[in-house]
Amino acid sequence: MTIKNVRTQSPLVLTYANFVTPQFVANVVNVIGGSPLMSREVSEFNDLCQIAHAVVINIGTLKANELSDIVTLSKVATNLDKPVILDPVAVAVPFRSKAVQTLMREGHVDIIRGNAAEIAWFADIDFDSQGIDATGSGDVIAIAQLAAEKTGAIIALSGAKDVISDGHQTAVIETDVPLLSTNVGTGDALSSMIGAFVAESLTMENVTYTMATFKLAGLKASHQITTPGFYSMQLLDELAAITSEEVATFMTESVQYL
Ligand SMILES: Nc1ncnc2c1ncn2[C@@H]1O[C@H](COP(=O)(O)OP(=O)(O)OP(=O)(O)O)[C@@H](O)[C@H]1O
Ligand SMILES: Cc1ncsc1CCO
Ligand SMILES: [Mg+2]
Repeated sequence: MTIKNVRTQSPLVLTYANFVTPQFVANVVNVIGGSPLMSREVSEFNDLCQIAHAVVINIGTLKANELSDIVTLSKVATNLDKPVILDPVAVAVPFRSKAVQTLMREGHVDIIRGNAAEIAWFADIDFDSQGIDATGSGDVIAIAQLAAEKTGAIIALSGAKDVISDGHQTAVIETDVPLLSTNVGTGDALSSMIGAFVAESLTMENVTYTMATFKLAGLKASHQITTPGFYSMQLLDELAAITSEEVATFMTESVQYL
């Protein structure tokens, strides 16, 4: 849905967050017009999924004894017809690889948002990474398309080039804003922001719209601030101020459909 609709409907995004970035993630969902809520308590997942409009699972700081909780969360959400977004932080590291394999096998995921190295893992393509960061290079369009085919999920690959694919349709946003990668948690925030925009309907268009909105806010912030600290604040302010009209114009100019 458009940013105007997010602001009027204020969808509740339930995030199973990591313990590094939840404050920034909650603020991004909040300033864009959604309603953030974080929980890691399995006994309340049923109640929370009833009131949530989308569920985001971030494995950034997952522990082994929490794996069954995220599987449960994905199943409860799916049974209630709520979209599930996975942020597969550093998924190439073995404990995380196994956790995500279990989640995909025993639970359900509709959208996967990750950087190029994380998405390459789903495509079974080698791509250099260092922990949470993608450090290599490769054909990100082919990686996103293959990951979508292999997982059946909508893929949102982020980076200098954002690629969104459901395996049939692919959209590319090529707008370089290096400052966007200077703050830890922009990716986590983007994943939860996707939740707000797919609350009404789970479509590739809505995922593309979110990626474009975040990128445009990041671009506008980079015109105001050039250092990482204040940049993250400016990004929140740009997200709070951005209009449907600006996003529509940016999408016409900057989103390529393959
Ligand atoms: N070089 C870049 N140029 C333009 N935009 C970028 C660049 N790198 C990242 N981005 C943007 O930053 C946002 C976060 O994507 P990124 O790929 O950095 O996520 P991430 O690696 O999961 O981040 P984190 O784990 O720190 O939260 C996206 O909107 C993406 O488009
Ligand atoms: C730095 C870091 N470590 C685990 S999660 C996280 C935040 C980026 O996702
Ligand atoms: Mg990340």
